[in-house]
Amino acid sequence: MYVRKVYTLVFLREDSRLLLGLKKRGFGINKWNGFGGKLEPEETVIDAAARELKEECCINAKASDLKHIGNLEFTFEGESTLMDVKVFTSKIFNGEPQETDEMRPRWFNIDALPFEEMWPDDRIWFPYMLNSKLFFAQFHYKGFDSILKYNIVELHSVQDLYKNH
Ligand SMILES: Nc1ncnc2c1[nH]c(=O)n2[C@H]1C[C@H](O)[C@@H](COP(=O)(O)OP(=O)(O)OP(=O)(O)O)O1
Repeated sequence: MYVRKVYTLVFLREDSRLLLGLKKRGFGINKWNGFGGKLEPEETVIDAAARELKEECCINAKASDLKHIGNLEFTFEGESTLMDVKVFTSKIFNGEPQETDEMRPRWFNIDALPFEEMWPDDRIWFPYMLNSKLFFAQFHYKGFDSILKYNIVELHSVQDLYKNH
């Protein structure tokens, strides 16, 4: 039995570019990723997604402009935590990305994403996100670098994102 912890993860898209941030501290340090984190008490997932985006790179996006595109579940050999990551994308936002204590933002062309410096699972599910396909994926890791097994499926409606568990 796993203890589920919910996280948010937001990616902003502008034409053929994707905004990533280099994590400067904590879990995932020195990896490029989207912007997100844990929920605060009583906070909804969508509000947490907008808040983390603002806190980590100073961009404002309305919760209603964030599109829920996928769910990721991460488990780790020998550990009881299940990380339940809700992935959002948006093309509608305000402001210029700015470096914060947590993240150094940078726009990347989607044909030149820095996968060598990202989580290993990203190569597997990014194609779904970049092609606007809804998805559900599960990854079982040994440590933080080695994927022992995974499963990924395309979903066909937003409602399916809420049927996984
Ligand atoms: N394997 C993998 N692939 C893609 N994205 C992620 C992972 N593991 C992850 O944790 N993530 C994402 C999920 C979250 O968006 C962040 C991790 O959040 P974290 O920085 O721990 O949460 P915060 O609430 O911001 O943390 P503190 O502010 O308390 O440091 O990475």
